[in-house]
Amino acid sequence: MASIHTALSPEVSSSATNRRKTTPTPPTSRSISLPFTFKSQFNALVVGGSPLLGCFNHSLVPRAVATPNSVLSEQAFEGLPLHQDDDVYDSESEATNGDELDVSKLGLPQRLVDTLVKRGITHLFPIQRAVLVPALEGRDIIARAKTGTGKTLAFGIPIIKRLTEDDAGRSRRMSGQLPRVLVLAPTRELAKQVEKEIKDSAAYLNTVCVYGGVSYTIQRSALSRGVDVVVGTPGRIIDLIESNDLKLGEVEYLVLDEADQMLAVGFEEDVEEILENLPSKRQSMLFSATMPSWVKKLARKYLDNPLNIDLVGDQDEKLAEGIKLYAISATATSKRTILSDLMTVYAKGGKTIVFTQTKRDADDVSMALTSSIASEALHGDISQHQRERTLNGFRQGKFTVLVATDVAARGLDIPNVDLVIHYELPNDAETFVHRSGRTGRAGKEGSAILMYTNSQRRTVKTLERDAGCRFEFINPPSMEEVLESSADQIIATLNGVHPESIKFFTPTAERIIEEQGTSALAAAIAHLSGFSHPPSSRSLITHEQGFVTLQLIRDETYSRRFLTARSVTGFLSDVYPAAADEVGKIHLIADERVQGAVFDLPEDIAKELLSMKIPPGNTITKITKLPPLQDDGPSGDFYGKFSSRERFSSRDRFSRGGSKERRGGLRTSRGWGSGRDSDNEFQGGRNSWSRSSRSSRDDWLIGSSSRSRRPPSGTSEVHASTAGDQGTGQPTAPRSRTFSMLMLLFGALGFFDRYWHSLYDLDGGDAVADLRGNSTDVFS
Ligand SMILES: Nc1ncnc2c1ncn2[C@@H]1O[C@H](COP(=O)(O)OP(=O)(O)OP(=O)(O)O)[C@@H](O)[C@H]1O
Repeated sequence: MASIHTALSPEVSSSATNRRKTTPTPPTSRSISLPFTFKSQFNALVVGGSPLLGCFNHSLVPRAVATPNSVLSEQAFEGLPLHQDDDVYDSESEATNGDELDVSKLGLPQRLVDTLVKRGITHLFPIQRAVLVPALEGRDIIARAKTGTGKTLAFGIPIIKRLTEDDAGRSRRMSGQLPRVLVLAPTRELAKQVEKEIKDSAAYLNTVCVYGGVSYTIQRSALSRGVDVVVGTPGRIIDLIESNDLKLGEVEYLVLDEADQMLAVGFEEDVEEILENLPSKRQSMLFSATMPSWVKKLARKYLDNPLNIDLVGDQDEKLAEGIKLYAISATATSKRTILSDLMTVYAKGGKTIVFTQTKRDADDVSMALTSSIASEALHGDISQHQRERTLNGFRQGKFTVLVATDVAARGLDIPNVDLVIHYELPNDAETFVHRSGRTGRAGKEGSAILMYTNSQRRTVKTLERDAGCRFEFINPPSMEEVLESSADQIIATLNGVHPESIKFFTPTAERIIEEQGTSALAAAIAHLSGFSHPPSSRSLITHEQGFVTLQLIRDETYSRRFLTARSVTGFLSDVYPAAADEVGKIHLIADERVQGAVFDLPEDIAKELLSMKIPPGNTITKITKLPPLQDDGPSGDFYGKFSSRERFSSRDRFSRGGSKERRGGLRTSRGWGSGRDSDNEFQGGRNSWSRSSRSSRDDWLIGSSSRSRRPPSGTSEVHASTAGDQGTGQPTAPRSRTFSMLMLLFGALGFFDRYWHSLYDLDGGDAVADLRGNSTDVFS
């Protein structure tokens, strides 16, 4: 078997490219399906940079499988060992394999190797290894791998190798040199990240990142100084092409990163426009988590006999294996208090990303947390500069909780995120996988917790099926667990105190221990944990301190009337009027065989009530675990309603005019603070909930461009279809009339299309730029 070194030698590689450019393309496309788990891949490849493990050849080198739809391409693995027998462990081949993945043994340019090793990248990850040879052969590639598995360097390493070798012997670039590499990314953050990955690996190449939301001036002058690699979002790239600042006539390598996300955020036209501008003789690599028809079309039209490299394949499990999944049932009102306890117990002071559906929720949750935990919000209404500051601060650990809309779900590579919390259910399994994939990256471990209300139970099951995962269902952390975790965190902090400081305080410590013994230290830990006062009891419903949750069960033989919240209050006022006055949340038990309810009372009132004589046939008890409750919040969720297909088709109904709106449009208030707000939502019914939530969903389009050249699109057709088929329930008549009238009014003003886009998370900044009369810099 040829060594990879030979396979990757410059001569071989460049001749492959030349061949590709001059010879006719082979008649069939080929694909490789690599069915193996990522846990084993990472175990085998790199565990914190440790030497390769014994299971190496079980996992590292998957058996390539020919399926009816894919033809095994051994050519792509030229120079790489293909083991036919998974079960045979062979230490000799382990050594060989280890060498062949060792970045210093791949024939890569020394300076690239040096920077990779300095960054702790000593061995290739599977997707990198799978892409490397065909990429160096000049093949067009379509690739897919799980989150956090190193896709950026999968295209980065071969491209850097090429540019470096071609540059060797040449003097440094001249001013005005045109880019040879173009990387398209769907979001600004992702573009910046790709830029960073390339710069960190090859600082000697001139890499420029262009994206909207910031001034053109710096980007223009960077391009004019000469550039090797341009990374950018499609909107700004088109702007720069149109202003003649960016010329793509010398692009040899095109990378489409997160291609399916381009579609999801409405960049399809822009991407195609850019591809039309590229030289036809080029190498293209397309990375996509899914293959919606537009991406397939793109591949057919713009890629040349692409090789498919799919490291996910038909595996049910779409998540990287280091991610532990939990699900927790919470009422709409208890989510907030449970949230901080979950972070205390499951993140243990490490980094957490909390995902909300709406920008408003992201702000509210972040604000509410700030009193106890340093946290920041990240969503599309936040200026680009602030978003960058926020992400940098989070990366550097200046604060530990990032509350984000799905703007942060894709692609963001933040090291060492310990916990992801789905504060609201994701729209679809894909979003769930990407949100969760912000933890457990590069073979590390992490946890993801899904919060759901009782009415969303079925959706959780659907999600399990769609994402091919299993949740461990957990209860809200008990006070003991919270105290214990808080104490652990304090101890970890104490362990970091500088010895010099300790010396200074030692005499005092000795004196106090002498006087008070260990309780002195316990008091210090309690105080630092924020528990200077003993924790009071907590409601199981709202998790609010000072409340306890009681359960009332009525024996059917005494009364056949259905229990209602009103009858619970009536019962309480008969037994103990103070309890009726003070009762908090009341929820009916979901079990139809039981006539029962749970309700909150202040601790002292509950104590009184429990000591009273209760009318026969009724039982009141203090409970420690909630039974399943009747719907406590909005009955619906977004799951499935914004599946890719639906989103695409809804977008397809619109012309691609300048109807992008970045803002929430009409928004009914959706606070989560008080129970009252939540009740109102509930009483407002499914329709009002859906509408209010959608309207403030994050229609961010982080990489959008507000190109004013786009005329506003016509909307009349849209009015008819949207009004007709988008309500998830029937609004009450007056509400519906008011809503229709409002819509007519907005439609007449030309706003409706934008509103519609904002409702459905469609992209764009144009409309808002237009609305506000802002310059393109603000939203582009
Ligand atoms: N061979 C390697 N060894 C060690 N670390 C690596 C290696 N390759 C990449 N990494 C690191 O792994 C992390 C994840 O990489 P990257 O962001 O490219 O993943 P991804 O597959 O694009 O993820 P996503 O699908 O979420 O966008 C990065 O911090 C990157 O620097």
